[in-house]
Amino acid sequence: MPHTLIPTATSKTSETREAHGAPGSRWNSVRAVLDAIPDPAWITTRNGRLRLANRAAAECYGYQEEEWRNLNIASLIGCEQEDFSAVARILAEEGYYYFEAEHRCRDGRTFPGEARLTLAIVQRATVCIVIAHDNTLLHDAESAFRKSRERFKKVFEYAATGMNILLPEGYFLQSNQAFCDFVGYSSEELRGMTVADLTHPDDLDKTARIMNEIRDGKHRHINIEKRFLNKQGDVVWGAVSATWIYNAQGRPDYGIALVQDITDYKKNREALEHERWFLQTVVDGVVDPLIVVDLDYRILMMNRAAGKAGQGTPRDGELCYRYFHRQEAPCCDDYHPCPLAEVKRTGNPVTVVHYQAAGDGSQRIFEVQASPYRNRDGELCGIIESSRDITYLFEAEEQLREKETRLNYLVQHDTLTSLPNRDHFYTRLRKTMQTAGKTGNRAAVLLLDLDRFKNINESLGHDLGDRVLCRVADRLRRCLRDSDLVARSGGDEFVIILEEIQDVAHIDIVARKIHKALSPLLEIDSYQLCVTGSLGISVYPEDGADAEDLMRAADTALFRAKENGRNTYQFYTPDMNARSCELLLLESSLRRGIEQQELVLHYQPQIDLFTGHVRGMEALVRWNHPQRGMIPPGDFIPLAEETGLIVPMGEWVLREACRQNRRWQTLGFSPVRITVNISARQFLKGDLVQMVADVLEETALDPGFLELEITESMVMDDVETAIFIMAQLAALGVHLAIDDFGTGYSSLAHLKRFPLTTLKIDRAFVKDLTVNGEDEAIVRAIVALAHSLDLQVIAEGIETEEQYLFLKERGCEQGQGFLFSKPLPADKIRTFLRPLMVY
Ligand SMILES: Nc1nc2c(ncn2[C@@H]2O[C@@H]3COP(=O)(O)O[C@H]4[C@@H](O)[C@H](n5cnc6c(=O)[nH]c(N)nc65)O[C@@H]4COP(=O)(O)O[C@H]3[C@H]2O)c(=O)[nH]1
Repeated sequence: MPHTLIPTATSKTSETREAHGAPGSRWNSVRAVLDAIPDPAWITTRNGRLRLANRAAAECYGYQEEEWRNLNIASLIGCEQEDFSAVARILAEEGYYYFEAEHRCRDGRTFPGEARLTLAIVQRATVCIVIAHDNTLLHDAESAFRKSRERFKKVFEYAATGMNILLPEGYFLQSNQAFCDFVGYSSEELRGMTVADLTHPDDLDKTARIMNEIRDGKHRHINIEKRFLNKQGDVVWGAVSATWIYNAQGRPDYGIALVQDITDYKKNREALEHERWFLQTVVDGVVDPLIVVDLDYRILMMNRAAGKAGQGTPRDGELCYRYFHRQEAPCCDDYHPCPLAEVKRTGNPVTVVHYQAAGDGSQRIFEVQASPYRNRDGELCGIIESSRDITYLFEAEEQLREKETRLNYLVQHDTLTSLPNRDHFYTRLRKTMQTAGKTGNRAAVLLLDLDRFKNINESLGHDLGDRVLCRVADRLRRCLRDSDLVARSGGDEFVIILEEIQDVAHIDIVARKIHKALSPLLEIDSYQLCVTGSLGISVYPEDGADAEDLMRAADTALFRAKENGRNTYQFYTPDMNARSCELLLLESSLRRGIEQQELVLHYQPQIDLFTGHVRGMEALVRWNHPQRGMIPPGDFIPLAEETGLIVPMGEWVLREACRQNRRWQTLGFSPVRITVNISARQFLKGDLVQMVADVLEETALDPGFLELEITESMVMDDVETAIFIMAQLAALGVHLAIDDFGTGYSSLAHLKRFPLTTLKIDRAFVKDLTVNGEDEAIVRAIVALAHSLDLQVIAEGIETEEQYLFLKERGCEQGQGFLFSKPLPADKIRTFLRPLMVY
């Protein structure tokens, strides 16, 4: 680029002189200097007319060399001509002027520029040196800076987050509106305050420590959540994020602290935490383990009990099967059905049972209940699962089952013999009959009653009686097949069911087998006992359509078997039924008769055959039946014996007879002995002696005026027991007579041991006494025997004079019979008590 030299014009004015003072050769050195200046530079006259321009000016403003000379500097540097006059004046006074304006180029382009104008004397001429500078870059930078500042200011000012500039000592240098709003102080007020002034007392220590550490250069950045106290004294929470700017010495210069108002967030979080705490407390309060599991088996929540049941502290996202069962896969077998899978399958709450081995090796059983856990849209997200150890329930159930089984056994079995009991028997009998009904086969019921078992019980004691029953039960069990049922139906009664009988002869065989099994002597303690039994047999379907009918038939047959002389068996036949009915009716009516006091006593005098005096009265019971009239004892005594009614009835007879005798005595009649019949059942009943003693005491009758009649067979059945009882009765002072003597088989040896006073000759011998030589011989023998044993003899059934005389002649001291009197009611028999009759 060639040097630009402005051609000068010669002028006579001072200015022209000055300008003229810059001829080409003289100015060459000046021009060289100007060109060395990187900025545009000119030499002008004091009025601004251009004389010399450097290369930079030509490049910057775009003028050609010849164009400069017509230009005034004012038009280039943005200074109007008139203004430049003012500039020229200042220049003249000051010698220097600085000027910034819009510079204009030849092509009309403008740019911000500056111009430094300096008056100088060059080549003895006063000139103005103008150096311009393009400030475009500076202007741009300044403008950018200004804008950025502006923006920052706005950001600072309008930011929703609180912003502060802090000094390391904690003073607020500058705070934005958001922070002012947060703490309630104006930025002016804050300027004199420190961080500590705004900090909640509980957070003061922590804040002070952090500020110290910042000052010590330990933290450039901090992020904390803390409580502030606002101007109103309320607690507000702020999340503080501060960055510290360090100075050249490496010390914190100032800090920029952003404070986010998290009061609401904190409150929400606190509420949420409280809610969570509440929820956790509630679930922890559940004693059973409770967990929430998502669809991937991850545990979302659990209570304390579940924590105890699992393996230590669960990790985040812990899998339920791993935590609770130490498995690597979800539960799936019958011992561990998967509740989640079940809920997924059914979509409903489910209950499954888990079997688990406990630490001690025992097996525990858990009931697991799982409900679907759904989101707000109702989609399944997992399950809520609770489990309960129900081992104890199973154990209790097991125990209950065992108890029930035991109870069922007890309910169905006889405690003494362990044989099935009556209820069990009936249940089985009904089943048997049903089966027999279907198959067309027969079934049989065998009712076994032990003969005279009562004697054993009452004479040898109940303990021994029980042992006999057990041994009999054993024998029966052993002699019967497993398919047959043998039960104890009560007392000394056993009952046997035979099933599926194709041939009735088979029943016969079994009945014999039973008798055979019972026949060997039973050895118990020192006793050898002969136990026999009578069997009544009924057959299905012939003898009864239902169990009760069949039993009734067997019972009837048993009765007949006993009547037939015991130790035998009897099949039921239909004709037995009529008699059974009759007996049944009689029994209930007799029972009622005893209650209604329909029994009466008649008395028959017993006469001293030698003196004719009444020596005694025999009390004979009658039943004054409201419809049937006076019923003789022969028609109801056997039934009373069989049903046991004889016991209360006999007691009544004894009491009434004693009372009557005592009444006669108190009425002044000469005392006589009263004879009362004692039945076999009464005799063997354990309390006979006590009962007699009580009645005597009650009626105040002297025992010497009471005679008890027992039959020959009663004492001969069990001699030892009889002697024992008789001895006790005799000890009371009561007389004892053997009734119907001669009909049984009394041995002399036994008779000698009985504490008797009287033998009574049976009516049957008296009847034909005078015509039958055999009877005569018997009577004679009885009288002789009695006398040899020092016993009195009385003959009954004396109807004729011949009989009376005959007996008297044969030495029989006493007698009774129709010849003297029939049995009469008490009021009528009194006549016998007055004058003594002599024949
Ligand atoms: N043909 C005839 N009979 C005569 C004559 N003299 C008396 N008799 C009857 O002979 C029976 C005598 O009583 P028993 O041999 O002890 O025989 C009694 C006795 O074994 C029993 N009995 C009566 N009352 C009672 C009682 O209170 N308790 C008990 N256990 N048995 C009684 O009933 C049986 C029958 O009693 P009864 O019918 O009262 O019959 C009485 C009586 O009426 C006579 O000259 N000719």
